[in-house]
Amino acid sequence: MYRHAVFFTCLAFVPLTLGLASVEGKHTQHELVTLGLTAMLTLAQLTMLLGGRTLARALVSVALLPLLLALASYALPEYWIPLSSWDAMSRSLIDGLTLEAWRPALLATLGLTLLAVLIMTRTRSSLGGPLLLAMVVLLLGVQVSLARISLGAQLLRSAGDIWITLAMAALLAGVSVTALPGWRAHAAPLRRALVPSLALVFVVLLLWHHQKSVTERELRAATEAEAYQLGDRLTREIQDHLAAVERFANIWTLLDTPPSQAEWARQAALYHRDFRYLLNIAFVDPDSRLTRVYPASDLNLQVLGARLFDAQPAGRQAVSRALFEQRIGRTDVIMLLQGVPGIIHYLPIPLDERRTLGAVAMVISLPMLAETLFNEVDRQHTGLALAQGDQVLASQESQALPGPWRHVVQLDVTGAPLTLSVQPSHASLLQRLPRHPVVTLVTGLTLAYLLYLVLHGYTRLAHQHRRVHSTNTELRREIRTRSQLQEEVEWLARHDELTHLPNRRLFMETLEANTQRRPLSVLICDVDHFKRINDHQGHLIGDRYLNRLGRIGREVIEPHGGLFARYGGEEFVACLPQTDSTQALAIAEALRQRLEDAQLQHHDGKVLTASIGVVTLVEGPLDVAAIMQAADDALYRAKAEGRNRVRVAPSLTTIERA
Ligand SMILES: Nc1nc2c(ncn2[C@@H]2O[C@H](COP(=O)(O)OP(=O)(O)OP(=O)(O)O)[C@@H](O)[C@H]2O)c(=O)[nH]1
Repeated sequence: MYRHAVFFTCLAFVPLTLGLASVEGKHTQHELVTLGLTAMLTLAQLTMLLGGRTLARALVSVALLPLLLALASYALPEYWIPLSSWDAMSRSLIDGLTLEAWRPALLATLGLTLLAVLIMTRTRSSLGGPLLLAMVVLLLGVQVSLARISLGAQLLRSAGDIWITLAMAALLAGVSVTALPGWRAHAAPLRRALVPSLALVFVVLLLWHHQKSVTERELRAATEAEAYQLGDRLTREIQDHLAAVERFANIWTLLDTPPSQAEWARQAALYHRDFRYLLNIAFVDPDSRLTRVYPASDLNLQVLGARLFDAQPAGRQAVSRALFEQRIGRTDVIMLLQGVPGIIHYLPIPLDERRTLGAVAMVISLPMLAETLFNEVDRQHTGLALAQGDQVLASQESQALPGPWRHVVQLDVTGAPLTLSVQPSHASLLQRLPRHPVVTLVTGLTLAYLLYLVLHGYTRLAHQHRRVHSTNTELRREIRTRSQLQEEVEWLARHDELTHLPNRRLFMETLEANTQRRPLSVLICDVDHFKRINDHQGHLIGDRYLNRLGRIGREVIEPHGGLFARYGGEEFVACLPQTDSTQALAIAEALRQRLEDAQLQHHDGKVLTASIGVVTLVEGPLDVAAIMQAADDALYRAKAEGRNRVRVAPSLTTIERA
């Protein structure tokens, strides 16, 4: 497993090297930075695998710094920290480099940040390892699919270079190979935390993609509308000007003679000053000779006196139209006499229906028109190009990185098919791009991570709780069993298992407990010829008879406040406190009789009987051995005198008498 991890991690250096070799061109610093950061994380993982945790953490921390800065620049709103401030900060830190130039693509930034955290936390599942891994995989997937769709149309670079994606994938494989066996051991609880968090990540990615598309579309539409507005305004202005020059031409119809230079200059000045793109307003006589021109700049004065039919063949048709057909004539884009491209409108000044006094020439210089347009927009951030068909007449590149969109609008320079292409710079568009899709993405992924931590913590707690609970139950059961056993042991220590009567021990304890209660009588009862029962009817019957005797004994003795116990074998004893010998004798007789009445039979039909010895201690200290010996003696006598009888111990009756 370890060798696999090292292999995959080292494999990441292959796409990294290939990526480095393929980087070329102007705006590639961000690719270099991304490759560098990926290489740093790869090194960190390798160092971590080789046991150098401190060095690995240091490498990850160094990589995290630019990643977090990039992430903040993506997510923080423009009004809070404007792009220009980020740029200024970046320039001061990295030798004049703008933010956009070095900042890795959004998804690459996010993926690398998550990878860094994954390496830093050593893929521990309690710190979100499985989710971090799954999120990086998803981000890589989105990165690949976005790269396939189209990168050019994206304002915000979402996806990274394919080499970076491959390097990240190899690094990810290295990380997961070490972590997967550990995670598999806790698959069920991990799944419980992972599935809802991943579902949230999915929703967040979908939401982000939707918001991103909508905001970029809106921004694109807004900049497009601005471009159209610019074109419209200029078109309207040119048309207004043409209308004004028509009025200007009408003034001269009142004259019979061509206007003087002074008069021409005075009137033309009123029209010319508002329209900067007009090269001049000139008077053309019926022979197409330029006789008056305003403004009287050196350039214009050079062409004064030129005969247009000869000097400007490209405009001959337009000027003839005005001079001979008394209709407005317009040239295509032609090279003007002043040496610049332009368009000329000729407006006739009729004398009567057939004759013309001349024509007014309104000369639009295209460089000046372009200059007017270029003045309308921020030259720093917008690239402009004025074109006729495919031919670019004038252009101005923005100084910043151009944006991905170019809007082409038609300029109606009174019929001339000019187009104006407007291309806002990348930075100016970014300034206006709403940040909420990125905020959604970053916040959503953070929330998913927190959700995982909460669910994982909860699952672990629940698991521990269940274990504690089951241990408790087991413990309680064990305690119950043990206390039952204890009770049983205690009971068995003082009772006879067969008859459930108190045994000799309990009998002795009871006897000793009655030291003060006098008179105290003791009975010893022994079954007669019990051996025969066992021999002829078996031990089972013997046991049953002993049991029966036990029950009879209790029924007889206990109502007198006494204790009936099994002394051993087929011998039973009774202790009767506060019972004198007469009462004891009567009780013993009753016991004997009850047994006889029970009709427990021997194999030959004879009734089972018992002999009983009785002793009563009237007063004096209790000598257990003596009293038991006396009772035993009495029993012996009962046996000796023919069995099935009660005999009272003589010695203790003597004490009673005394
Ligand atoms: N079935 C059964 N027999 C027992 C138990 N305890 C003792 N015995 C039997 O009781 C018999 C006692 O026999 P002995 O001491 O010879 O006395 P006996 O046969 O009763 O004759 P006497 O006492 O002289 O009348 C023995 O055979 C024991 O095996 C018991 O718990 N169950």
